[in-house]
Amino acid sequence: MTEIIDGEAVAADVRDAVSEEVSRLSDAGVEPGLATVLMSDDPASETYVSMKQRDCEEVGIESFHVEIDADAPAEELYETVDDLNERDDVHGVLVQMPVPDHVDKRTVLRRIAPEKDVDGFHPENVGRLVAGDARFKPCTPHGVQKLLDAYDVETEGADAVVVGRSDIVGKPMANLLIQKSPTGNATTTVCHSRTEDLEGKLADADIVVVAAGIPEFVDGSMLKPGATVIDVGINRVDADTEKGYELVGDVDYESAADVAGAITPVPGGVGPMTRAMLLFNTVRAAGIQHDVAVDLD
Ligand SMILES: NC(=O)C1=CN([C@@H]2O[C@H](COP(=O)(O)OP(=O)(O)OC[C@H]3O[C@@H](n4cnc5c(N)ncnc54)[C@H](OP(=O)(O)O)[C@@H]3O)[C@@H](O)[C@H]2O)C=CC1
Ligand SMILES: Nc1nc(=O)c2c([nH]1)NC[C@@H]1CN(c3ccc(C(=O)N[C@@H](CCC(=O)O)C(=O)O)cc3)C=[N+]21
Repeated sequence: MTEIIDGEAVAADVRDAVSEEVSRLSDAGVEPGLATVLMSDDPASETYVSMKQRDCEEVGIESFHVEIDADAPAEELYETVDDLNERDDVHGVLVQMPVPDHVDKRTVLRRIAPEKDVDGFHPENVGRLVAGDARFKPCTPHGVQKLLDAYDVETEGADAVVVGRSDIVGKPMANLLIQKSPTGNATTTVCHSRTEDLEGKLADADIVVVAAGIPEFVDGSMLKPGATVIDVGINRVDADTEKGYELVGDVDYESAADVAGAITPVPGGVGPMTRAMLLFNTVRAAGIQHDVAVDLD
């Protein structure tokens, strides 16, 4: 029987743990706060940001939101980040990606104070992750790691394939999988658009994480029977639904579920975990900034 990995359920557990730590911080006089910044008219980005605000409310994190016109000068975004870095009531700063083309993404990521960088995208935090001394693990890979742990998927000694090498998913995912720790220790192959023999790599993989941004890119015929399949992809494809689209992953769910040992659905798989780990990082950030111990790992 294929196990369906329930991201909503695991995310709810993470939120419960976060809520408890929010109360403890509050007892110590600290009210954790997260600021989201949106510089985009993209409807998907708007949806994600409003979901993040709702999540904050649920666990008792104060949320602040700044919206910047997509055609405003880049300086406006940089200065907004500077202001949020200065505020004592803001412990985490997240600039929703992608930013418009006239904004330099690297400048944005470097401008966020590393101790408020709850996405974990600042070079200092990337460096710490790679060095095995992570402060903020990037939310999506961290969420995947939690899912694997919650479902007792053995990473130690496993052959893992990550499809995609983006800075926000593929690269940090591979880094976590190779880490010398019980939740790592996988032998990890990272595939991308120049990979010659993706099928050959996938055929041997015990754990497959797909983050390619291509709807239903990986199907069941490419998988090793019993493999654990983590579908990070979220694609809006036109469909005759109320919203005019439906969400599909980067994995062809039907055929993959026939072959896999365990699989994440879309929606309800990795997405809710990404949001839960953002709350987790925000509480950690508040703890670090106020020197209060936070019991989350
Ligand atoms: N569930 C969640 O919480 C999140 C979901 N997402 C979703 O995950 C997906 C990936 O996001 P992201 O990492 O930001 O995407 P990017 O577009 O930044 O990266 C896609 C990666 O896939 C690789 N790729 C593209 N085509 C192929 C191919 N034919 N074979 C192998 N690899 C290929 C690219 O290779 P190359 O580097 O050579 O171009 C690139 O490394 C998207 O669907 C996104 O919406 C993203 C973040 C969070
Ligand atoms: N600075 C930054 N940090 C990010 O973490 C970040 C980002 N920019 N830009 C875009 C990607 C994408 N991302 C998602 C988060 C949650 C869901 C999510 O909750 N998905 C729900 C469904 C959502 C829906 O209904 O549309 C699910 O899969 O069940 C999806 C995608 C975070 N990202």
